[in-house]
Amino acid sequence: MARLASGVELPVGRGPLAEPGSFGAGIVHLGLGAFHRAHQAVYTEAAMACSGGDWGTVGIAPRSRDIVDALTAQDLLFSVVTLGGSGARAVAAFSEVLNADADPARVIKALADPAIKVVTLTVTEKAYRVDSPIMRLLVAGLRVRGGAPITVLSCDNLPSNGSALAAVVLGLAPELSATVSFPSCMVDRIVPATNRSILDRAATDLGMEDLAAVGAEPFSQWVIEDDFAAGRPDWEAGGAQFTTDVTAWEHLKLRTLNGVHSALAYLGSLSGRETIAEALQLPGIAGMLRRYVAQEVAISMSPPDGVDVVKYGETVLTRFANPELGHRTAQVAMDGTQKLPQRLLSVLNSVPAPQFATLIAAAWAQYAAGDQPLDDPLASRVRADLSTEALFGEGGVLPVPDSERRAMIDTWRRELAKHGAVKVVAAL
Ligand SMILES: NC(=O)c1ccc[n+]([C@@H]2O[C@H](COP(=O)([O-])OP(=O)(O)OC[C@H]3O[C@@H](n4cnc5c(N)ncnc54)[C@H](O)[C@@H]3O)[C@@H](O)[C@H]2O)c1
Ligand SMILES: O=P(O)(O)OC[C@@H](O)[C@@H](O)[C@H](O)[C@H](O)CO
Repeated sequence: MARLASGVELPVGRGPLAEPGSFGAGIVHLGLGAFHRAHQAVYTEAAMACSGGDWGTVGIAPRSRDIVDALTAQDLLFSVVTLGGSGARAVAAFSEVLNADADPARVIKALADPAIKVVTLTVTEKAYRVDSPIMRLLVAGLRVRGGAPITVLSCDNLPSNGSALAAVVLGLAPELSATVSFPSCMVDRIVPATNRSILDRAATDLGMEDLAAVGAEPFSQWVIEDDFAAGRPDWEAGGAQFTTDVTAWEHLKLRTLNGVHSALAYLGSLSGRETIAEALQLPGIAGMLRRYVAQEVAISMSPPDGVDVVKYGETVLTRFANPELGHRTAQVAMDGTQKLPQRLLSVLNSVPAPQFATLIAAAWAQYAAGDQPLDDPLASRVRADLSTEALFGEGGVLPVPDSERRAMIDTWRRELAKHGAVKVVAAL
């Protein structure tokens, strides 16, 4: 791939593709999924191209061997296909890739290497627990460093993701607080799971097959708290923004973009829509989501300086309408119990009489009660008792303490069950 990739058209201002092995490792990334390859890897490549530095990434796949085998077979190179934009772009950011299940000792060795200055993570919301094997492996590696400073940067869709990660890591190893920093960051780029069509487009653009290709929207954003214990890549070169406090950006993105995404996923699934873009075509839904953002999301937070939440919501709807994304409602719908607290309950439990947030919660509950498999770590608990009281009451998986709001959810559930989501949304 290194040879053939030189023929691939590169974005304006981008230099030639780096030769594999031309940079040393400075980052370990845990979670070698689609998002890392289309987001952080692209920023890191830009940083090295612009400012140099040994910031190659040791990519760790916690479970799957497939991505490790695919990258190894093609000189650790892969491509990002811009969906709804220019074609495939080859990326050189990895210096090594490993499978954690197969080789935990090598992962610990990589984490302990003093040349490694930053660990990044995209391991999904559900992995942020002290009993999670990947967290235990991270802590085992950090312990062997013998006090060499390092930054551990969560890039998962969690509020205060740095603090959430610190709580897990320091819960297992409090002594690491002296040497490890945990900045929070807001990450944004829509990266659907790779499918045959993305692989075909990559193959056409590259002139060869790329089994590690990912597809992503043209938009990309990364806002990071500048608290790095041992230096960092020049990620500004790729367009990253640095700040002292990312909270307002996280709230904006998680409640607006991700909240609306989940609304489309559940109402779309209940209406038989396969993709987010198709769900957005449902009569009345775009108007309903605009009112949700203006009347409920916007009043639940203080946005970053200079950002208008309603205008931000408009850009989100435009991005979701991109027909080339093919982002499946089922993918966005998974792990609802892990995602909805930060995306939805933060709004539902804080604003007065939340008409739309309660409808979205009801759509999740009806989806959970559906016939399809429920891809959620708490699926058996959810399905053991699907009543509104069990799901949203005290001790429920998605607590809504106010009984009036639970009653609103229950009313919406009955409406959805009686009329179906298409009619309920159209009548709003
Ligand atoms: N895809 C996007 O559009 C997007 C955008 C912004 C943020 N994110 C964040 O990135 C995360 C990953 O998204 P993705 O698109 O790469 O998904 P993916 O399915 O392609 O990859 C998920 C990665 O997480 C690992 N993983 C899953 N469950 C785990 C567990 N319990 N313990 C350890 N590792 C686990 C998998 O092995 C894989 O490496 C999301 O959950 C989200 O927090 C994704
Ligand atoms: O990646 P998840 O599973 O946390 O959530 C699914 C989508 O809402 C999410 O990936 C968005 O596409 C992304 O957050 C956009 O930046």
